[in-house]
Amino acid sequence: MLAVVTRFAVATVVVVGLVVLRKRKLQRLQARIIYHRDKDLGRRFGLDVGGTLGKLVYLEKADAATELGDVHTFMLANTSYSKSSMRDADMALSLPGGQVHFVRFETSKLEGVVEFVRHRCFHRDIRAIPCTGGGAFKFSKLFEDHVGITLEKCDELACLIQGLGFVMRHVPDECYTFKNVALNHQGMGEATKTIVHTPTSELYPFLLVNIGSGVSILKVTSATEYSRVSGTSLGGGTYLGLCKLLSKYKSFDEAMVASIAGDSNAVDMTVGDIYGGNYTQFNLSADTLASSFGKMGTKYEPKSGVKDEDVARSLLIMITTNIGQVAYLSAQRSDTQRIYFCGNFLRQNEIASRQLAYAIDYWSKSKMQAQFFHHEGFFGALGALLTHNQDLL
Ligand SMILES: Nc1ncnc2c1ncn2[C@@H]1O[C@H](COP(=O)(O)OP(=O)(O)O)[C@@H](O)[C@H]1O
Ligand SMILES: CC(C)(COP(=O)(O)O)[C@@H](O)C(=O)NCCC(=O)O
Repeated sequence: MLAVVTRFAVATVVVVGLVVLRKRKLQRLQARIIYHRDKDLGRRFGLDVGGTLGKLVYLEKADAATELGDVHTFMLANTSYSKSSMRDADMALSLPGGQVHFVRFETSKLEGVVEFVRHRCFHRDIRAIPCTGGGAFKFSKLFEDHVGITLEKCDELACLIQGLGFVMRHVPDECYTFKNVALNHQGMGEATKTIVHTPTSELYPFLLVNIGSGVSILKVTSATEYSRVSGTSLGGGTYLGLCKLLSKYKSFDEAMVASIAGDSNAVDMTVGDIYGGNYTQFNLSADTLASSFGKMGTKYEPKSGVKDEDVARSLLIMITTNIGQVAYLSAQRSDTQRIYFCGNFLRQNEIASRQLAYAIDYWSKSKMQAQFFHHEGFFGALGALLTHNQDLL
């Protein structure tokens, strides 16, 4: 009898124990789901991983600033861990729903960034991140395997348009142009940088030229309608690649500084070099660029008397002049008067934007205008962020 009672008691304890344990496990599971739902920080990010640069934007909500404390730490640590110039603190946007921050890193360092996220365990709060650009495809396995984060693929041109529209609506002084484009072919002159406000009723259609590693050219007909009308493989990647190949400069920022001091006439052939003066019959003045790098072809020892900064300047003018001409021809073909230029090639690159403004004015005989943006390189990442933050729209 005692044995039966004992067995019954033990069985009861075991069953009750199992029920309690199961309940606790369920509670833990529920808590975990709620924790993740509340702390799914991935929805606060937008990522754009291109051929050369990764762009990350993140939203710091006004009502939940503390929750993002870790992520702020990550951003600060991560940006100093790559390069100080990668942080665009001054570009942060203050919106009614919170602050949007911008960070840039080299795509070649992406594995390091993933390792950093894993090391610091930030991935525990992030299940998925909306991501655009080729890297959304190329690196999705890397993110899954190393940190269990899913990259939600978003189309890069759709994100570009979405981000561009957002900035045009919410940032009053975002667009600028150069008035009185009295430049010469070297991008020198007195043209004044001027903020432009275009009413939405006059905005469409326009041409959007995105100068990233390569160049995509879109005709935009409304806030959501666009088509890709052209492209060229001679873009920002070409400039950076040739600079690294032909000069001592190892980074875009170094090349930018050097190109300010450089003299492209040491390298390029002008109409004057060929004609000894103007080519009056076709209204080509002596200082018109006739052949980029042309002088180098005529020298036995091309590098003698040429400085690295001249090479950097000449490359900049060569790439920009070509993009300007392709953009002009595309605008003509697409029947658009205004051409917007974006992409990180134009980041802190006033020589290039002035040169583009000049090229569009020159080719169109002042009928078309080039415009630029202060957040030129972040539209794709912003568009990705907006996929989960429609309330910001
Ligand atoms: N810090 C930088 N490092 C490398 N390239 C830069 C940097 N800043 C600007 N660039 C320029 O921006 C280009 C990449 O532009 P981006 O719009 O980010 O294109 P992608 O999405 O193809 O990477 C580079 O090819 C280079 O010309
Ligand atoms: C393939 C790309 C859309 C990728 O975008 P990116 O990373 O260069 O910003 C772009 O490089 C491009 O449009 N290249 C030119 C391709 C063409 O000849 O049309």
